Amino acid sequence: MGVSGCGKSTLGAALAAHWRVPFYEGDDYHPPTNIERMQRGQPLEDCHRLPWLHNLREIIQKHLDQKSSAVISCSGLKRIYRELLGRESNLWYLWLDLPQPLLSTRLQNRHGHFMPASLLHSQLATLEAPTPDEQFLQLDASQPTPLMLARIDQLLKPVGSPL
Ligand SMILES: Nc1ncnc2c1ncn2[C@@H]1O[C@H](COP(=O)(O)OP(=O)(O)OP(=O)(O)O)[C@@H](O)[C@H]1O
Ligand SMILES: O=C(O)[C@H](O)[C@@H](O)[C@H](O)[C@H](O)CO
Repeated sequence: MGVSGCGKSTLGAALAAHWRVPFYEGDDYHPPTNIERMQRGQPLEDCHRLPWLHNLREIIQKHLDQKSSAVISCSGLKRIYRELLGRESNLWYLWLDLPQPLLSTRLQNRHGHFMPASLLHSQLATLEAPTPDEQFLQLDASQPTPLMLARIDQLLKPVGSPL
């Protein structure tokens, strides 16, 4: 979880490969109208995010039912969104925390992505940081991916893994 540009897709794909579990890129589960809206530079509102979060909850439910692990990238900006996604004891939120100047630089340097850098302000305004009653790990997203993987490995391992 985290705002646009914090590195969810990059870390998510790397973690899933490291753990040899499926990776679900959250952006692939948006209704097309959501992508078009963001492309136009309009932030999503709750009503736009709800069907998207519902799609992602279905994936989470499938893995909970199967007792199998997966990595999913999703901004999860508000507490209510994370409640919709789930609060199960074996569901962890990895919050990629990065200061605004670094986020801006990353978004400006990223090419070929539908999300315009102009939406960063609304992303940061919408973000509700996880609180201690939520099950999350805060990561310093300025770190190189391997360092974050090592930090995650200290705390978590995929279901059924000998790691
Ligand atoms: N740990 C890192 N160190 C340096 N650059 C990174 C790191 N992680 C990601 N990046 C770069 O930052 C940019 C944003 O990363 P990424 O697309 O993974 O973010 P995101 O959170 O998935 O964004 P969005 O929510 O908009 O899809 C990319 O250009 C990526 O290469
Ligand atoms: O507003 C949001 O909740 C997020 O921006 C997501 O909808 C996007 O999918 C992502 O951050 C862009 O890749």
